[in-house]
Amino acid sequence: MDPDTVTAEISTFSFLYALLLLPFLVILKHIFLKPPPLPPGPYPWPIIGNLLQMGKNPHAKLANLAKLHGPLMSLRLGTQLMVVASSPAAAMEALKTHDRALSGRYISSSVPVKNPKLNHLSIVFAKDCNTNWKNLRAICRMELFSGKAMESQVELRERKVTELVEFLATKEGEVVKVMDLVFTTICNMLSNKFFSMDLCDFEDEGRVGGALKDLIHKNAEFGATPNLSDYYPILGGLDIQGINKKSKEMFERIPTTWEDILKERRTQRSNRSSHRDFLEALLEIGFEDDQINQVILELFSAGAETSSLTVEWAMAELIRNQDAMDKLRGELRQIVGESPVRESHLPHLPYLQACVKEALRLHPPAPLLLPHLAAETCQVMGYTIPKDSQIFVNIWAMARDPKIWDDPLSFKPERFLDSKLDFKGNDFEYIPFGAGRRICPGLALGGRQVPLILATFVHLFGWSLPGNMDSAQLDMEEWLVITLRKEQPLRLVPSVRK
Ligand code: HEM
Repeated sequence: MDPDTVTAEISTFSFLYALLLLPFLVILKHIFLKPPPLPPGPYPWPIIGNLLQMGKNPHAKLANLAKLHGPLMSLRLGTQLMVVASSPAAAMEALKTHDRALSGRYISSSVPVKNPKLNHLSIVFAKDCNTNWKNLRAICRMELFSGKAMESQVELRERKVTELVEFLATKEGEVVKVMDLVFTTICNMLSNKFFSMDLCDFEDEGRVGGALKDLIHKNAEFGATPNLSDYYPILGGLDIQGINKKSKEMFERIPTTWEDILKERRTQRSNRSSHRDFLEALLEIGFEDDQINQVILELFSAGAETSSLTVEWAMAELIRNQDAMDKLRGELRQIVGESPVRESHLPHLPYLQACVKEALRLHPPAPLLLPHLAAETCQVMGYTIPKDSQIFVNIWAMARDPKIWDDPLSFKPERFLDSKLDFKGNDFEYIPFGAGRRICPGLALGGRQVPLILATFVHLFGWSLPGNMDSAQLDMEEWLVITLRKEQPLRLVPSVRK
């Protein structure tokens, strides 16, 4: 037989064999190479899924559900799949092993992403870790958070704390709201670094300061409110809760908050003095107004409330735990003596650092971190996390887990004294600033301004609860709503310590 004919017959046979085998191969692939299932979770009801199981304090609800369903759990909120990591191992998988796939940002429909530029203007709302996001983080690191930048702001932070002390001295015997005082101080630390001026005032809300506080509070409130448009995109246009409309109005108000400063700076740039603040640095790079507005709003929003809440919680815990308060005062007396607390004292105050760490453990300002987004499908701990799932890490649940912490619900700063645990994103049982690519870029600043203000409060003032309220009435459970405890801020009465 002609060799060409033989070859042609063999090819035809092979083709026919392959054709016959194909269905078997497909069946085998389905049996043996089936993608792993979704992480376990509570039964999702038709249409609503697990929405009814969420409620007001989702971190607490999710902590309870994780006890039943395990450290990697999935829930369905309407059409949206949510995956929650609630153990150090699961957190490490999400934020380290699969950091690249899971470090997108889930953006609620209340954020007006219709602005197509937002993905390229924003750090917090950058949907992926794109080049602009990297550049923005690098600019912030260089101008604000590097060792050198932090050192150049020491005098500014200490000056703002001195003003806080002077104000508090005039309030002796009166009831003050701790959160408001700290918030004003931190806002002014930031606004001086950004614009070389105060934007907030302790007494008078002022035009800019009042509007800015309102903007920051609203920003957090919208972020924390579950939005039905996220779970049923089909309802997006209806905006049943009105959140999208209010949020859009809020974003439009941003420019008016500091537009005069920006306008003036642009017109007077040629005769600026040698003083270079953050705004000047952004103008030098050639940033447009909308870029400047977005980055500054995000830094105010992410930096002011988180740090103020941490000081407020630490003060509340110290009032309830007088032993810890006495120990902290003893340390301050010994190391700082009669003088005001300076940043140079901070590395020599281990008990103070332990109090801040313990406040951040029990009361992390972002108990579920910020929502991440799965940029691609990946397999984690034997389960599939589909692309576009919303990813949360429940650090609040981890902080209350008796398998991780001894006596987890008690405020015991001592637990950090002989421990190397730190919040820099390497110890996954303790990540109040997050970990991986999306770790908080303001960690170094937060880690300085919080202990400085707390130490000043404790060193220079005595504190009592108003009227005949006693510390047992500081009901911590009532305070679970971490963002914006407007209804129940901590009120205390200062007295100058002799
Ligand atoms: C006690 C103080 C603070 C705490 C506990 C804190 C915590 C956090 C957490 C948990 C995240 C989310 C991480 C994630 O997505 O996984 C975050 C993000 C962020 N924080 Fe902080 N933060 C604090 C202070 C600050 C300060 C002082 C600034 C700046 C002035 C700041 C700026 C930011 C920004 C811009 C992001 C978004 C990062 C990104 O998406 O890439 N934070 N922070």
